[in-house]
Amino acid sequence: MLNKYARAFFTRVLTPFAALLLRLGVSPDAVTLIGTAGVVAGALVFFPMGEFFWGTIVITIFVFSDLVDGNMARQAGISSRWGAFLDSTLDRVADGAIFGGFALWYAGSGDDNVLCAVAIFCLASGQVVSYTKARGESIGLPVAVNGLVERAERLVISLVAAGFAGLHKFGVPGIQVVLPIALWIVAVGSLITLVQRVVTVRRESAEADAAEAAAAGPGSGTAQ
Ligand SMILES: CCCCCCCC/C=C\CCCCCCCC(=O)OC[C@H](COP(=O)(O)O[C@@H]1[C@H](O)[C@H](OP(=O)(O)O)[C@@H](O)[C@H](O)[C@H]1O)OC(=O)CCCCCCC/C=C\CCCCCCCC
Ligand SMILES: Nc1ccn([C@@H]2O[C@H](COP(=O)(O)O)[C@@H](O)[C@H]2O)c(=O)n1
Ligand SMILES: [Mg+2]
Ligand SMILES: [Mg+2]
Repeated sequence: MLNKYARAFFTRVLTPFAALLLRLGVSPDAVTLIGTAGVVAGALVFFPMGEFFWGTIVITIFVFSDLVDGNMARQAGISSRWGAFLDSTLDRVADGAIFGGFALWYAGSGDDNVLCAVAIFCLASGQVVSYTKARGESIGLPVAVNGLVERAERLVISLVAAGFAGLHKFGVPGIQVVLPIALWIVAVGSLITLVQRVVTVRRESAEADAAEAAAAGPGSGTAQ
């Protein structure tokens, strides 16, 4: 949903910044790499210490690089398969650090095994949700579904909640409860999204196999 509706807005806002970086000689790959390094550092330095406000600020500054790198590549006319691969692969690294950071907090001073497990579930299910699309597309299917909770939703829900939860350290009482709520929402939403994508891939692969069998003629069996 955010990918569909918010992307156009952020593209407009970030285009002048992306153009400036290009004029300064910065490459899209450098933005992808530095952005990921910033997200990973923000998540793994601050979140395990329970510094959710500052962690979220650092991550938010760097996570928008994911919208800038592609924008730069398109403006410069240098979008590439390598860039697409690097972008998607490092997205997985950034997501792993964010939800890993939450898990480390709950495994340590946050002292809550259930929430640690929920954070690990968010991490794993998010990776699998992305994998379903990548693998489905790699076997020639359109995977014409995004599902309820895509990456942008996973990040916005959990980071907005982490930012607010961090206000606890500034004296706002009870606010830290928003983070567990957000993690549960992301976990359940990711599970629903996973089911939506698997069902779509199953239907699309059955249709593609049937079409291939029909084209090959009677008695030819199903293609693998
Ligand atoms: C006083 C309280 C303080 C609180 C501080 C809060 C500060 C702000 C908190 C949060 C901000 C979060 C911003 C998160 C922005 C995320 C942007 C982003 O990276 O989006 C990436 C996304 C996908 O890009 P790609 O096409 O490169 O990635 C593909 C995708 O990952 C696929 O994954 P899948 O969906 O399948 O799982 C992969 O399959 C594919 O491989 C991969 O290529 O980009 C978008 O979706 C574009 C839309 C971005 C929309 C961003 C919306 C930001 C909205 C609000 C931010 C501000 C909130 C402020 C709240 C303040 C509260 C006081
Ligand atoms: N280093 C990069 C990063 C991205 N690209 C291209 O942009 C597409 C992703 O666009 P986003 O707006 O989601 O960042 C990606 O598929 C590549 O085509 C690139 O070339 N180099
Ligand atoms: Mg990107
Ligand atoms: Mg990306």
